[in-house]
Amino acid sequence: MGLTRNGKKGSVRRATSSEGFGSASTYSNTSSFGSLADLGNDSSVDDLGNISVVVRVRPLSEREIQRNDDTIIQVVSHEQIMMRPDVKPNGQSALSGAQSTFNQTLTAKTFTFNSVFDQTATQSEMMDKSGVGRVIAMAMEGYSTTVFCYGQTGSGKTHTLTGPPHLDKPDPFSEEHGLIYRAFVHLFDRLKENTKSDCTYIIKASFLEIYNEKVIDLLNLSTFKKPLQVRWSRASGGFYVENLFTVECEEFDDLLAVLEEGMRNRAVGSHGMNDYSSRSHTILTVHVISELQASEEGVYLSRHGKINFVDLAGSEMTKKTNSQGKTLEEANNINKSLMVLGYCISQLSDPRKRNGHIPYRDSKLTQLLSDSLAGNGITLMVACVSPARSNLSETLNTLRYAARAKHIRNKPVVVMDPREALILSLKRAVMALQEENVHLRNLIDLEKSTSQQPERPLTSVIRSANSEQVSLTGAALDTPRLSELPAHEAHQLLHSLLQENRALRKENADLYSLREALLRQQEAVTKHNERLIKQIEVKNIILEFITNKLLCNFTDGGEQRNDEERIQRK
Ligand SMILES: Nc1ncnc2c1ncn2[C@@H]1O[C@H](COP(=O)(O)OP(=O)(O)OP(=O)(O)O)[C@@H](O)[C@H]1O
Repeated sequence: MGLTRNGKKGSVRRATSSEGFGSASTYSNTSSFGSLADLGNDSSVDDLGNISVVVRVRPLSEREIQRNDDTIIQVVSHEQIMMRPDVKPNGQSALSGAQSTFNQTLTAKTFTFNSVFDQTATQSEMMDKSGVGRVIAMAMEGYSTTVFCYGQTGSGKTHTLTGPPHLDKPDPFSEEHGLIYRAFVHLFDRLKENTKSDCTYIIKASFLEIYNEKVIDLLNLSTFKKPLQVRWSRASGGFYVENLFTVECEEFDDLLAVLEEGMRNRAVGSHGMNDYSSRSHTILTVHVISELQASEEGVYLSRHGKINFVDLAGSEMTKKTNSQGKTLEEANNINKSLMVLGYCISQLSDPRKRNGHIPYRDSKLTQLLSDSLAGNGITLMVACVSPARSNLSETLNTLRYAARAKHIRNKPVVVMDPREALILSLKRAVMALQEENVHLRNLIDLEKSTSQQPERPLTSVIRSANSEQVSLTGAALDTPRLSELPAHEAHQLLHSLLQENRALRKENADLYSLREALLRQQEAVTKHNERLIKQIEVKNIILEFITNKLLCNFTDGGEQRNDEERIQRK
């Protein structure tokens, strides 16, 4: 690819492997708090669903340290996080003297997630333990996947996804690279491992932002003036962005160029809580299209997986961020779209409401995330929080949303329409062949019984083959919908059907030749019979002639004897 904009090629550099990304070290827990007994519990341990939720706690910022802000977050285990606003660093109770209305906010709370990362977690630990590897593997299998970062402004979302702001000209071996860069490295490593298989992959990427409810293509500057439209596709049953520029990426560098170009063009501003605050939501989509040769006859299966990397703008209390003018308008739009997102998440997490109306259309963000939240995808939510007491209510809100998101249940499917169609057509062909097979065998049995010929070796061979053959199709027809089958099972089914189809075709061809042979034999026997009948007829005629002759002779002889007797008597 040559990604160009304004005649310039995107700045690219090469990183061929995951060198420099060391293996993860162990988690560490800060245990500056007292006993864990008698704590409120907002969520329970849940089985790993299609939406997994991890939490990352960033370190206290310079501003927070200067303000003497204290830490109210404790990572209890790899899966549990606890808020202890009721205890001050000196061990005193924060409740003493506090107004009773605040007491509820000040009680300790524990939350359980798929993973929890404390302030010391490195970028490489995030990559290795958050589940991004699973997301990439699923995208390569053909699933639609999403990694999105959620949290208040300044909580570390952009840091987690792309790294710190000064990583504009990234060193390929920097420890500070975020999940996106590491995911690219991981993806290309996996693709290289796959070069020996029959599967070929095509990688494409697009990068958009939602700024003040307008969709802008970060790889196409003209859309800054003329934003893109979000449309509903009846065919795919989801929302899509019309005319979004999608770049084919043959190499790692091409994908990196897309990331760098988009990061340069996205809206960033400064406010009281973050010097490099994202003023828009961004969605970087990596499409992983795979083609697998399914049969020697040149049948190809294509699967369309994708990974959406979503960097949400952070919710902000405009009083705290001192937002004014343009920044205030941005903050209002950000808060509004996040409110709609929060509402959709809470509806979807409630089993009584998830099948009702979900207001995706109330914001561009929820329209474009609808598939990740409730559709057929697999989603990893990274909730980012600040450990500071001054951000108590924002952190509590984030953890509550994250806990709700964990209860959402969706149904992942491989996007494989052409394959499904192929499987169905193969099943139909197998059924037709089986019917033909039964019909042929009946015909042969009939012919055999009429010709009364001894069973020939070919018949017995086919007989034994038939009795040993197990029909896969019959079983397959009873299976649940193909779309519900895991990819590898669908693959197996397809291969079995192809095999069974080939075996049936061969068997039917053998049956046809056997039938031909039997017909020929029958014809020969009939001809032979006809010849015999003719011979018998000829012999009958001769016999009749001889008999007549004999009779005549006998009659003539009798008359002669009578005459002689008469003469003798005379
Ligand atoms: N885990 C971390 N380790 C070190 N520094 C961090 C970490 N997380 C965030 N930071 C720093 O905190 C600051 C704010 O982080 P970042 O810009 O990623 O927040 P954000 O959630 O994306 O904010 P916004 O919503 O305003 O865009 C940055 O300077 C970032 O480098």
